[in-house]
Amino acid sequence: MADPIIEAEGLGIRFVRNRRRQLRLRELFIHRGGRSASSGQFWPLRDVSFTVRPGETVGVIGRNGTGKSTLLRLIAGVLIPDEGSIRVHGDVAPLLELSAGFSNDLTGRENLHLVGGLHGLSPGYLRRHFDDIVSFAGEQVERAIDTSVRHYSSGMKVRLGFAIISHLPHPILLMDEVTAVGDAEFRKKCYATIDRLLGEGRTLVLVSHNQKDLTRFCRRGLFLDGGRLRLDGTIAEALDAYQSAVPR
Ligand SMILES: Nc1ncnc2c1ncn2[C@@H]1O[C@H](COP(=O)(O)OP(=O)(O)OP(=O)(O)O)[C@@H](O)[C@H]1O
Repeated sequence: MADPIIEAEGLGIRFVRNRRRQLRLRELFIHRGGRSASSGQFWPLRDVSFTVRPGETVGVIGRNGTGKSTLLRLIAGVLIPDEGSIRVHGDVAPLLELSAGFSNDLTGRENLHLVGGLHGLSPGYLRRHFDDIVSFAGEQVERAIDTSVRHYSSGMKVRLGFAIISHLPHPILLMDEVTAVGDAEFRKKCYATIDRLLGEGRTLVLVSHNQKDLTRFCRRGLFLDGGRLRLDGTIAEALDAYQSAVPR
């Protein structure tokens, strides 16, 4: 069996909730019932261990706020764990926040080179694939490729972002609700692209609330609840566990 491409061991991260109000003066002096300097800290994800082998397709399932996106961001290396470890043996194509990294003052063309470069693509690779990427992003983006992205609709930015990231040759794909954004035509392109990338043997970790997407693309499922990994099994088992846990 091939060595794991992703290894999480006792993985945990701690966040601090945003304070919505200024502390009142007397609260600064009075410590009440354990609400001390650590007040507001919580673990959105804790004690999570699993491995993924090359070519596996893994769906991450759970209610809102149970740490699914946090897990993807830890795999992507955008977040650093406070406990345990996450080891990733290969480059990651993060289809997460698709317009992340775009600079509003630059044109679509300039952003393509900027974001592609940030993901490690060489200027030569980007020049060779430029037409493909832009035509994939669709007619509207093609027409506006020399316009500042400030004037793009959010859908146009997402299309360009998806076009760039899905052209990365990286072996690991991370996707967070990608098929939930964009119109029907964009979704069709997304599905065809994901099928093609999986056909090439890429490894997928997909976060989605869409059962059809999860069963279509994933064979394995991780069910998270309250930041803990409750089940690591087939996608059908993970969906069953999720459905049994959801109050009716
Ligand atoms: N940067 C942050 N600082 C503080 N809390 C955060 C931060 N990012 C996320 N959270 C909180 O961490 C918890 C887990 O968030 P996360 O986005 O991982 O959940 P999720 O399972 O992906 O949810 P959803 O299904 O709604 O997308 C939530 O309570 C969220 O409010």
